[in-house]
Amino acid sequence: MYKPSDKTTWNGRMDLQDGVLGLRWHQIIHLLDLSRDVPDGEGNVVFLGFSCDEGVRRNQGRVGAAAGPAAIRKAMSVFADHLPEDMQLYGGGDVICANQRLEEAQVQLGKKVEMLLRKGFKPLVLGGGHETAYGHFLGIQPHLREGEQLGIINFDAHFDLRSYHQQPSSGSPFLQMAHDLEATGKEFHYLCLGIQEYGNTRKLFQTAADLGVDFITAQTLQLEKKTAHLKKIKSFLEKIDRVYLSIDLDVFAAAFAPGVSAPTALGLTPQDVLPLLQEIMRSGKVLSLDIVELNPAFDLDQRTAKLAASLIYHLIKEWR
Ligand SMILES: N=CN[C@@H](CCC(=O)O)C(=O)O
Ligand SMILES: [Mn+2]
Ligand SMILES: [Mn+2]
Repeated sequence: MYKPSDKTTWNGRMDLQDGVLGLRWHQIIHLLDLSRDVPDGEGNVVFLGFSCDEGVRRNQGRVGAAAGPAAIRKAMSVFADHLPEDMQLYGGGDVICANQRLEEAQVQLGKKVEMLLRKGFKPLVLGGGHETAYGHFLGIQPHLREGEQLGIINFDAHFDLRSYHQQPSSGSPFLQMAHDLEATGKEFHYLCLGIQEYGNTRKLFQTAADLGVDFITAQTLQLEKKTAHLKKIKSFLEKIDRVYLSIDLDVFAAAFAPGVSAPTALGLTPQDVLPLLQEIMRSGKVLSLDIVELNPAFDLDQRTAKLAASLIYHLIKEWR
């Protein structure tokens, strides 16, 4: 169910003749085995894979996202190192969903995230289908202090608020969170950015309305001024204390993100999304972050994997 990080998952081109000036991420990353005691995180980012697409299978989607973490790591491995000296990167290995045991894998992911937060790391979870989000949340929830309000921000073409009455899936994580928060007397603050009307039934819009979900459609994000969206994001950030940020790669147009379980023809461009993400990262409230739904089986020239990796590259620089 868990595989520690090892050198074979972080490798690539080397420019040895250039010494330290030629270093790339695979040469500077610290590899961790999260089944053993880990050092103090000191506010550094740790990558943790969730190799799972059982939620996608249950949600009638195209499976393949279990190979997502390895593909994002491969794309990140060759990044030139421009990190500030006081910033370290850690590879935390993968939690693996075996034999369709999604619920157990989500609990394992939650335990690892909870431990990393307790140790002072900034967890960056590499999905996996969007069922990654519920496991991730299981590790965030115990970390919230008394009275702290959690804001959940999801960049996604979909609400992922489906009923999980029969079984949880990649389509249900945010409804699961809403119910868990309610059970502990906490409010559900959920902002969804990039929603496609045609990708969400009336039932899903009704669930979103019943739960008081805030959202901006992809079309509104594209047509209206960025300042208005930033204002909405800022006012959401003002009413909460901590943020759990989730990025579903299907929020992007299929031209940029073909390698996802459910591609979006009229999705957003990376240029639409990056400034909004950067604003959120700069808030100082982001506790934990994931990037999900990469399906390398449908990717073209690693386009989607490279997009995921490039977003990570820019976001960790802004993560306060
Ligand atoms: N994470 C899943 N999201 C979508 C999938 C939609 C589709 O398969 O078309 C959902 O359940 O709504
Ligand atoms: Mn999703
Ligand atoms: Mn989606």
